[in-house]
Amino acid sequence: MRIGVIGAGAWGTALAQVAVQGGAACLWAFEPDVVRSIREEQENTLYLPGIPLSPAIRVTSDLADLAGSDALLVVTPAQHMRAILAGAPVGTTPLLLCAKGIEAGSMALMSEVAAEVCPEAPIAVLSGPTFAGEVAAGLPTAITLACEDAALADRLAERIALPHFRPYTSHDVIGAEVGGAVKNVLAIGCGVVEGAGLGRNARAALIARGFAEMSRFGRARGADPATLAGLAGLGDLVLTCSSEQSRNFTLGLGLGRGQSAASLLADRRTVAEGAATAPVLVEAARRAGVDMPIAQAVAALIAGEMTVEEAIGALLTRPLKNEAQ
Ligand SMILES: NC(=O)c1ccc[n+]([C@@H]2O[C@H](COP(=O)([O-])OP(=O)(O)OC[C@H]3O[C@@H](n4cnc5c(N)ncnc54)[C@H](O)[C@@H]3O)[C@@H](O)[C@H]2O)c1
Ligand SMILES: O=P(O)(O)OC[C@H](O)CO
Repeated sequence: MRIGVIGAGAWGTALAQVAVQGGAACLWAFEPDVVRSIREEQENTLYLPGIPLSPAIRVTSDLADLAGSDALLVVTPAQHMRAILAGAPVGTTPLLLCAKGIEAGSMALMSEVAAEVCPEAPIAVLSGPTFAGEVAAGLPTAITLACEDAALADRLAERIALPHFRPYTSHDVIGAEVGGAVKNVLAIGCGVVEGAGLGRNARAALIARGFAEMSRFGRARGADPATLAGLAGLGDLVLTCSSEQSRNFTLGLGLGRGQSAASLLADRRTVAEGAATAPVLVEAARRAGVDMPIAQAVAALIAGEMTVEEAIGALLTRPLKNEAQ
């Protein structure tokens, strides 16, 4: 199976490194500098510095070079996915969506965007606790591969599996997507807790109550609760809420230390998906009648509508209630 990878940020590059170990892999990069550095130095110096890449990875700046792929891994940031897919040679080629976010404006999950732009393509989702640098360095990793077509899920999982990279198949595309999109927003909140010095109890409370928000939103979108309790939900939430390797967590860390979102996001090359997803998630939750106070606080901090003290105060003064609600 020839694999095309769309997007050569840290995660697309790591996935090309995985895919090339099981067959041909061609990686499309948005920036010519990335194409040059991978071709000439076998390293993505912009997005995944310090990791030697396999010379067998073909790299291109022309999406047309991905024609004839047997599957396409789509790894552009969520807010660029629609535009990039529209220019890609997709047709009936299966798409394995790897971005974690909700599209601004449409409030669509990535599978909904892909279904609109590429109506003939079968769709699968790859999501879970996976820092790109660790995957590319060959450290053990497990991930959810979700697809309604179980036979396609099995084929894709077999194609990308390695002894240190274990995909677990699932039927639940929506659950895998909700987990990945919501955990990024919550990771910003955990970074705030850390940056503001609120302690480990507060961080554990945010993870647990954040998971309750993720579960409520997932239920409203039709997710299987088992998916959210697995790698793509709780697994990724725990990873991203506990490490400065996370761009979302470090964004929150800066907010918690009193820096403004505008200054933290200005001129940033790497993506912190939770910043774009937070306001969309809050609006989607409001329309669905789902209570998401932590996500609301994160969105307000990013918009500069609340200080850290106000956000914390708002969360701590909510009426007492039953934990199951
Ligand atoms: N990095 C990780 O560890 C990791 C792991 C799992 C999932 N993801 C998800 O993968 C997706 C990609 O993240 P990443 O970490 O590879 O990105 P990155 O932060 O390493 O790189 C930024 C990416 O944005 C692209 N980009 C910038 N401007 C663009 C434009 N105008 N049009 C199209 N592309 C543009 C760049 O080419 C690059 O691919 C995100 O949704 C992220 O949540 C990342
Ligand atoms: O660096 P982050 O916060 O985008 O997290 C990366 C991955 O999503 C972790 O699974």
